[in-house]
Amino acid sequence: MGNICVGSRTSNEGLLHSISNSIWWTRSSRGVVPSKSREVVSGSPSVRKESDAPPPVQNRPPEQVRIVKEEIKPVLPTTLKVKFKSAEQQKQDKEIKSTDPTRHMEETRVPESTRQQEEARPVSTTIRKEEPKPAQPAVPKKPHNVKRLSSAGLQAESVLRRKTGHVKEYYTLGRKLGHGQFGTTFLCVEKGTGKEYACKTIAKRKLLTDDDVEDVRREIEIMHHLAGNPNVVSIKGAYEDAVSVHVVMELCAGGELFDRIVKRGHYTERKAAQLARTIVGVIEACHSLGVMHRDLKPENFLFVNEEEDSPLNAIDFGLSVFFKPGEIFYDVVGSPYYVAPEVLGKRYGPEADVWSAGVIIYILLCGVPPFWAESEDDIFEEVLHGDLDFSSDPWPNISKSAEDLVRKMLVRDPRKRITAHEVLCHPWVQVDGVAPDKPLDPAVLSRLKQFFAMNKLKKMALRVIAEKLSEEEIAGLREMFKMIDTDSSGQITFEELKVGLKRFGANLNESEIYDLMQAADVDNSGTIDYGEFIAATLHLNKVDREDHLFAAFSYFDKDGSGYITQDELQQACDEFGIEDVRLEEMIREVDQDNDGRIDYNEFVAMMQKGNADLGKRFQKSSSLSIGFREALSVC
Ligand SMILES: Nc1ncnc2c1ncn2[C@@H]1O[C@H](COP(=O)(O)OP(=O)(O)OP(=O)(O)O)[C@@H](O)[C@H]1O
Ligand SMILES: [Ca+2]
Ligand SMILES: [Ca+2]
Ligand SMILES: [Ca+2]
Repeated sequence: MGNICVGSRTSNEGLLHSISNSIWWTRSSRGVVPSKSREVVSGSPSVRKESDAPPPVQNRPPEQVRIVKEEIKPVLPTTLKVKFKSAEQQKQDKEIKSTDPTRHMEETRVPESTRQQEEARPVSTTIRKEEPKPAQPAVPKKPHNVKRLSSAGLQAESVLRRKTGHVKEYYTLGRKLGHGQFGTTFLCVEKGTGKEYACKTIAKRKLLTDDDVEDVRREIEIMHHLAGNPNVVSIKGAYEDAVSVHVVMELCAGGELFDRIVKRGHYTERKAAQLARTIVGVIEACHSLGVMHRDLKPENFLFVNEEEDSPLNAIDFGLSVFFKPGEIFYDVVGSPYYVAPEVLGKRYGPEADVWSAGVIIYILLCGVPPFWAESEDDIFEEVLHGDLDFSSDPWPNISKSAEDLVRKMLVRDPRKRITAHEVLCHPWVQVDGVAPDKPLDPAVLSRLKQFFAMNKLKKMALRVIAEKLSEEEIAGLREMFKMIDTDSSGQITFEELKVGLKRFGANLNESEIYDLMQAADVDNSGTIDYGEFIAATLHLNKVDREDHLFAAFSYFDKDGSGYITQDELQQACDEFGIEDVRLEEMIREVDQDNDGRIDYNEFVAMMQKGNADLGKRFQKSSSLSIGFREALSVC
């Protein structure tokens, strides 16, 4: 992603040296650079070598060169992505014996994509996909078809594994907004509402391997899983036709964070702290949902609008993965300047995201990357062993507090690195000195708490809605279910829930866990089955969809009279295996006009009511068992 965003790609290699007030990226003199900056650049070393290499800021040209500001568009060296062989593949790769990660990267480097070849790249580029060896030798007669045959995306029955309508039935596609390695993003307008969205169209022929297909699937699943976070681009829907997959999402019309940094040179501390809060907030939220981003960089954050104080959204989850607490990852993915040292060491977990955010914050503050070099290998060397420069301009004018935070984020030992939550508590990042009181609950826990406080009708309705959701919408929750259901019995027992929540970092006593268990176990079977789990941990933004609400209402309103009556509710409770129901009470809670039955408006009001704050109530009550027993005893 982000490949098209950065103005002229005039340089064939090397990094852009100087542009605006304080972004001074070095670049080789091969590029078309206005003479003034070129003079300066030519004096700087073209390739930095290990310890004798000066940090990039020291290469900054003197004042007068700043006039190149308007003349050169920067080529921030951030468009490179690497993805290397998995540990298993590596083991099989007998000839590779080197323990030097950068060397391995070199060896596993794959050819550049066509587009990357078309465009001049700032440094040698490694792409995230391994080019598969063609399955069959090309048949010369019909090259067109041969290409198709070799693409896993086209071979796949269906990338989304479900039939969808055609995107053009629902949306009018407009101008191109940008493109990345796999996708081209278009403006699109929803036919029914006239609302604008962004549609990322991924050509299936570009999905060469099964892994590529799986990556697209997972990207969509993760977008659904993170839905509801205000700083994550929200997915509207996914469509598939014979040639492409289309992901319709919220339009972010304000451009990339990358471009704004470039335009300004660097941010003020105040503004940088605000952005840092958003970026690290996204990381904390991802981690609480069991997702590691793995490719955090300024091009992967888009502003929603052109305004100075526009909200900022994370967009590209193409390299993100689900992780279990404690799980170790071995595959090297990311973008060179932002990649954490332990990723290069092929042994890492979610802490790597905090490192990348540390790199972003460093850049926000001073305009240059902390680990800098002209070749990829040298960048990796810097990431692994380079010193941090906090002495060159503008660092002497940056607060010690900002420096302190960046240092703590760029600690090489991931175990000693500050966590996302600790970053949010750091005085430099806090709003008016106020820290968030406690780490974000693991999503499973906060959603269970929210579910706890719902009445049984709402719980049943959520179950009905859960069953209507597509596989990709609930894939993230399925992953979480699998993590907690350790013996894969399909049922979460009390013990499993206890251990699972603890692994996710929750600190609850037995009776609290018991309450959550009871709340989710709608049929009182003593365990939480998959359906119960999904209903209980569903993000409530899924509930807001009219079609879902109507389907759920219709489920209860068996005779289609427009009202849910006591009899009908009894029938639904029977179907859900819910016994000892106090039907009258259940209806009374929702029945605003006191006619003893529930109409559609009352039903919708119940579904939407308190979705935002029920969970908080649970958190605030010191003795939650008391405050919420009432809620539980509704039925
Ligand atoms: N929601 C959006 N609103 C506006 N523009 C967008 C949106 N999503 C993506 N874009 C534009 O499309 C470009 C490509 O998107 P994205 O990075 O997701 O594609 P990609 O093919 O996955 O890229 P990559 O090469 O990193 O894999 C972005 O750089 C951005 O300019
Ligand atoms: Ca159960
Ligand atoms: Ca009815
Ligand atoms: Ca009523």
